[in-house]
Amino acid sequence: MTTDTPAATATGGTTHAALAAWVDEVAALTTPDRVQWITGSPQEWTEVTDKLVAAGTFTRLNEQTHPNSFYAASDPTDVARVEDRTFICSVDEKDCGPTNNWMAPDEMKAIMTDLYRGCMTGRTMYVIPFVMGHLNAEKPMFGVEITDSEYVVASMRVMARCGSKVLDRIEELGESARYVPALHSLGAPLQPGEKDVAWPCNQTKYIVQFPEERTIWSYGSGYGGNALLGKKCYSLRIASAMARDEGWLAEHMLILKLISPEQQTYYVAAAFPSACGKTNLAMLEPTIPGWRVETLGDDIAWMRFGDDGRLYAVNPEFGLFGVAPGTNEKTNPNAIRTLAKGNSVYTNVALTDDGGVWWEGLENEPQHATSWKGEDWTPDSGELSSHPNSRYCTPIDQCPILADEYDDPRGVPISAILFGGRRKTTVPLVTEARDWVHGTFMGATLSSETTAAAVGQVGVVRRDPMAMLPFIGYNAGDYFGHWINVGKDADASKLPKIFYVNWFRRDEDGGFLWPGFGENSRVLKWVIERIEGKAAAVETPIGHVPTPESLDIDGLDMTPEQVEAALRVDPQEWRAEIPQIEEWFAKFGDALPTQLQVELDGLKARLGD
Ligand SMILES: Nc1nc2c(ncn2[C@@H]2O[C@H](COP(=O)(O)OP(=O)(O)OP(=O)(O)O)[C@@H](O)[C@H]2O)c(=O)[nH]1
Ligand SMILES: O=C([O-])CC(=O)C(=O)O
Ligand SMILES: [Mn+2]
Repeated sequence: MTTDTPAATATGGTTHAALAAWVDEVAALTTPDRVQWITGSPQEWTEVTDKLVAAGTFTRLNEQTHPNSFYAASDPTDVARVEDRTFICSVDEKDCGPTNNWMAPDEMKAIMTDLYRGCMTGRTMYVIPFVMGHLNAEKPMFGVEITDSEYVVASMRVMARCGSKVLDRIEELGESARYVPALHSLGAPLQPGEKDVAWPCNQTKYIVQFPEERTIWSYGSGYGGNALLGKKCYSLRIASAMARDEGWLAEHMLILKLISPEQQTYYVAAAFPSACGKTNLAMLEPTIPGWRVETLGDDIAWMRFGDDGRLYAVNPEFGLFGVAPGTNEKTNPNAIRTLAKGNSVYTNVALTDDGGVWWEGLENEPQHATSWKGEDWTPDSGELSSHPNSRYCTPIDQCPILADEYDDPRGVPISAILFGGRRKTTVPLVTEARDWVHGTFMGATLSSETTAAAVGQVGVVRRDPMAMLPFIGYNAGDYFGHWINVGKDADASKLPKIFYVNWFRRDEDGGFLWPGFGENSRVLKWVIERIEGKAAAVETPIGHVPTPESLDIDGLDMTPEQVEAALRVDPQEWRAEIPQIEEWFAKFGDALPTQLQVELDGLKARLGD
């Protein structure tokens, strides 16, 4: 529905009074030229993508090779999440905790209200009703994103269930519908006669969560987690605060289904930091005979206890927003097959001369292409053709190995949780936690080298608890306490077993010790055999690691010495971790659960001096 004046939106857009009032209030503040409610119709997709093509934001790709797919290049300053511009504006600073940026809600609102004033002048304001998770969930998790970006509209339509069906349900439920208002603006008003740029944005950026109000305000960026507000802002930062209050978990985890040669089915969730392998593991093609993987989710898992006492996970998203570089027929054939069906948006990869896309690591390197910066690129350019955080955005239901249970609002019962990071040294291929509290300790002390998924230095080791450092919407010490409580209140025999993995350990020459990708199925097999009590393990100071014989290395191109090096627990290296963990824990003061201090003391004692 399109209305010409902001004042007409309430009656024109929705019968839901509170929602209409909010939309009107935002329109009055931001003064767009027009307001449009997103319906989710196919015609609307055509209109929005045509508009993006006309504006130069999108380039339509070759219809034969990339049907209904588009290329976009962002402003070079707007390429990733901006963690230093991301705020948790809790009422009380202590509820934000030491790992997030904080500002008092009133102060932040005053600053941002000034920025929002008139910020949509010359643009269309879109109202996107969406639901994270299933529309027919017991308590649907609605959101409404207001945005002045067509790129965001197109991407949200891929990434979340959006449009009239959702709005109808919100209206049916009336005032009892819970929705997260999520306001987004590029911060790039257009004065009359002013020509637009291909990627409007603002050098001033704010990505703000108000956890008590369950509200999101974002300004200045058009990219990824900064702008697609159903993803990180809602499904992790706001949802983690909801989960704390309601006794569930909102986590940065993939969900996969593993089927053994005996046709036993297991569901596994895994938390790795951004650009550390979730999408790849979620779509894995096992190299070991007889095992199969199906995909349920590649980035976010919401986990709640079922009536049977088991922890059930759903993927709240509807699309995949995957890292392009490194994706190819060998590393992730299922991603390539998903993309081959079209209906995708590629951002900051290279555009080939035949209207296709290319990125570092993809097969068939072109002799010439246009780089993400819009420059001529050849294999000898000495520059990357694609930004390291370039992404594809594609519907999850195109994934050829999508599990049927993906569409089940009850989710799937999780047998194992993996935590993992990117560590060149120290952390072995796989370690099993002794119990839930020890697993929580592993998660709370998880470390990883930073990647291009966030603006800032790459390759620096930092603690990234549960791969949630940039996504915990409250005090991380309290978040650890919440994890402990989840385990304490549960039947221990029904809880998922927790493991710590590292695909990224290096040898002396700097090469990866472990081949990764499809070969990670060998680790999944060991995990399942541990759950079934079939596989052997050695007890080490940090937990249980596989005996060399218990890991299936049949047909693997590795020497026994290399396998041993991948599995090694070096007390010297671990002793060097201790001061870093102590420094990390010291940040939390009283908020650190005593159980984690006890775990750390135990680890120190086992490592000796
Ligand atoms: N060496 C090695 N690299 C891997 C492995 N799995 C993934 N990668 C690479 O790591 C990068 C990121 O992988 P993804 O699977 O997209 O990471 P992600 O965790 O889904 O990232 P986000 O979408 O940012 O949350 C890609 O360049 C992959 O090729 C692995 O097992 N071994
Ligand atoms: O949110 C984004 O921009 C992409 C993503 O999945 C992550 O960084 O974990
Ligand atoms: Mn992610």
